[in-house]
Amino acid sequence: MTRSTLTTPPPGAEPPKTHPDGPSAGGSLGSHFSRCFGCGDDHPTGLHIAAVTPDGASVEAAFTVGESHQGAPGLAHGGVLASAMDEVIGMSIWLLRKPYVTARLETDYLLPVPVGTTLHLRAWCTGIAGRKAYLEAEGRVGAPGGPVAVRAAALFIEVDMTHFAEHGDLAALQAEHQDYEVNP
Ligand SMILES: CCCCCCCCCCCCCC(=O)SCCNC(=O)CCNC(=O)[C@H](O)C(C)(C)COP(=O)(O)OP(=O)(O)OC[C@H]1O[C@@H](n2cnc3c(N)ncnc32)[C@H](O)[C@@H]1OP(=O)(O)O
Repeated sequence: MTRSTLTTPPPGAEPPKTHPDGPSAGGSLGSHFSRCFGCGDDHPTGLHIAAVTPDGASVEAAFTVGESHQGAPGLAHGGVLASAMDEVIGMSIWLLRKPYVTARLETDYLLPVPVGTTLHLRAWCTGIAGRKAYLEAEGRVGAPGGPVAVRAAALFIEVDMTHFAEHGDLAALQAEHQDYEVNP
């Protein structure tokens, strides 16, 4: 991975501490919002990514590139592939059960990805330093051990729930996250 210093854990970064309420090894993560472009069941042209965690710390998912995900004819759009990386990375940090947002996402495109390809995605955290989480992801063609087509490194920043309430759709947030107390 060609990653910058901004997405490389600094000396002293700690390994992530998974939350007891997160899924245990082998469990599925579910969608965080039904209309999310990355994971929402109700998004008509979204990626519909459904992830599992093999070990309680990283996530795995499969995403099949569809007609609505094209850039060049017959090939996946690079922004869509970056979205898939962002989504699985977002899912992997959600294992900590703390809200984080993407601050920086670096993506390497190694192979063209034709429509109809199933990408096997994996994401994991490489370190936590204060509010900063350092994460990586990869997408492999055809099988979990297939050739790597796309790689990403990211910096996510921890926010509190008021971030979503103040900047987003509070009613939609409350409808799907009744377990969170939001005081905008
Ligand atoms: C829905 C409810 C719950 C579910 C949640 C599940 C989510 C799943 C979602 C799945 C979808 C996937 C997820 C999505 O798609 S999330 C959607 C895309 N992301 C966003 O919309 C985020 C927009 N940005 C912001 O809101 C603010 O800029 C944030 C909150 C990130 C920071 O503003 P804030 O005012 O809070 O903090 P700060 O500015 O003091 O910065 C703090 C530190 O961070 C460093 N820094 C900041 N930016 C960068 C940068 N770009 N590169 C390098 N470093 C950066 C900064 O230098 C400082 O470092 P230091 O000086 O302390 O050393």
